[in-house]
Amino acid sequence: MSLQQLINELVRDVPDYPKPGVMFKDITPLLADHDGFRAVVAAIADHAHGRIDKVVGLEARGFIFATPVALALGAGFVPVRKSGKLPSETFAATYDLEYGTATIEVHRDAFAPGERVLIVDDVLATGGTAEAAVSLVRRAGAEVAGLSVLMELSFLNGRDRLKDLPIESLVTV
Ligand SMILES: O=P(O)(O)OC[C@H]1O[C@H](OP(=O)(O)OP(=O)(O)O)[C@H](O)[C@@H]1O
Ligand SMILES: Nc1ncnc2[nH]cnc12
Repeated sequence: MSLQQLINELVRDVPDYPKPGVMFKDITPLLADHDGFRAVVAAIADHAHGRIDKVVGLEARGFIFATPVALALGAGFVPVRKSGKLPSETFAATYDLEYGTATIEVHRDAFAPGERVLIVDDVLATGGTAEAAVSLVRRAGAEVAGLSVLMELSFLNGRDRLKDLPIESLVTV
C-alpha cells in the first residue's frame, strides 16, 4: 500500500465538526497506528530540503508531528502556541481559519538570526494558520525554509496565500 493510501485509510472524516459544513480530518486513528505514524514522520523528514536548524510545530496537532521530525533531522523544536501560553516575551499574530479565528505566538528569542526553519502541521486548509506562523518566524529573525503538512485541503486554496514558500503535503484532497 502506498503512503497516500495508508494516510487516506487512517485519517477519519467526521462531517459537520466542529460546525455544520466542515468535513473534519481526524488524525487520531493514524496516531494510534505505529507503522502509519512512523511512516508519516519519516516522509516529512525525508522531504526537508537543505539544512534545517529548527522545526516549528503549530499547537496542538502540529506538535505531534513536528517533535519527532525535529529529532529525525537533528534540529531543535520550537513551539508556536495559542495566545497566553508562552511565558516569556512573544510576537503574536491573529488570523482566520476554516472554522474560527485565533491568535498564535512565538517567543521573541526562539531563533538565532538567520536560522533555517521548517514549519510542520497536520492540515493545511485555508492557510490562515500557516501564513500567521510564517510571519511570526520571520519577525523573530529566522528564515522559513518550507512548510510540511500531512494533508492539504486543496479546495480551500491555502497554497495561494503562501506564495514563494516551498510546501510539501503527503496527501492532497
Ligand atoms: O489552514 P487553516 O484554515 O488555518 O487550518 C489549519 C489549522 O487548523 C487546525 O488547527 P486548530 O486551530 O483547529 O488547532 P488544534 O491543532 O489545537 O486542534 C490544524 O491543526 C491547522 O493548524
Ligand atoms: N477540515 C479540517 N479538518 C481538520 N483540521 C482542520 N483545520 C482546518 N480545517 C480542518
